[in-house]
Amino acid sequence: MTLSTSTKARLRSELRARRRSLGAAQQRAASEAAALHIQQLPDWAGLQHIALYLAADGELDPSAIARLCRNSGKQLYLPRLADHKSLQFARWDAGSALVNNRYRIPEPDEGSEIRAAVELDLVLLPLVGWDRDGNRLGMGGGYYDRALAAGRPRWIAGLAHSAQEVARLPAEPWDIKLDLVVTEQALVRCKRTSDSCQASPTGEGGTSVLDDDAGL
Ligand SMILES: Nc1nc2c(c(=O)[nH]1)N(C=O)[C@@H](CNc1ccc(C(=O)N[C@@H](CCC(=O)O)C(=O)O)cc1)CN2
Ligand SMILES: Nc1ncnc2c1ncn2[C@@H]1O[C@H](COP(=O)(O)OP(=O)(O)OP(=O)(O)O)[C@@H](O)[C@H]1O
Repeated sequence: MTLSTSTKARLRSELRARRRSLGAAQQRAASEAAALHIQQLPDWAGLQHIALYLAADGELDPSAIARLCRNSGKQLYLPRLADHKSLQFARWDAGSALVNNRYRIPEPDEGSEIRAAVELDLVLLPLVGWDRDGNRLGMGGGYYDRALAAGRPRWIAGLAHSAQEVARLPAEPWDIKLDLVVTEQALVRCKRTSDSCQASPTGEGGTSVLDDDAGL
């Protein structure tokens, strides 16, 4: 299935408006709740190198996850815009110097240590929209798709409000599928239809990661 460019743009704009409409208290609560849910990953304690992002535009704020990670000695990385509309994952220590990129999102400055996606244990992506088959809608630049095309980290997880879920997103050939989505409500294990997992006939998708022992 494919969506026309204008249909995709409309969907993106509607979902962005939806996440921007959430209030500050709701955003804070969502951030804390997501930090609880992410610890349900069965190998959470062993995940050491984790990329996340600095929230903008109503995105689910990973700052409670960042705090949790720092408190348990995990190493954090932020996306940094790279050539050819790709991203690098740059080390983010407490107190690292950050500079605004062209979208006015702060990122680690030049000279910060870079780690390839395959060397990361978990990449948390900001989502505009998501479905339970692991399809995602991003900001439309293809940045994460390019950055993750060279090799997958152990886990690719979307972070998004439950209000950003859509029944079914089209899978484009270049799209990188999500293993998981973490929302304020749950940790959802995605059914990766193109990777041999079957979509459920009812169209209902993911299960709680704790209910699913396959591949974990
Ligand atoms: N928090 C966060 N950091 C991120 C991303 C993201 O989606 N969220 N990215 C994920 O790729 C990368 C940056 N990509 C982005 C792509 C488009 C826009 C954006 O706001 N576009 C505006 C136009 C802004 C302009 O041109 O000045 C828009 O579409 O309205 C922002 C970031 C890296 N860092
Ligand atoms: N691996 C890739 N190599 C070259 N071009 C790519 C690649 N991945 C995506 N693109 C291009 O990027 C453009 C944007 O893709 P798409 O609309 O799927 O963005 P998105 O997934 O919403 O954004 P993002 O990945 O930044 O969150 C498309 O025109 C697509 O052709």
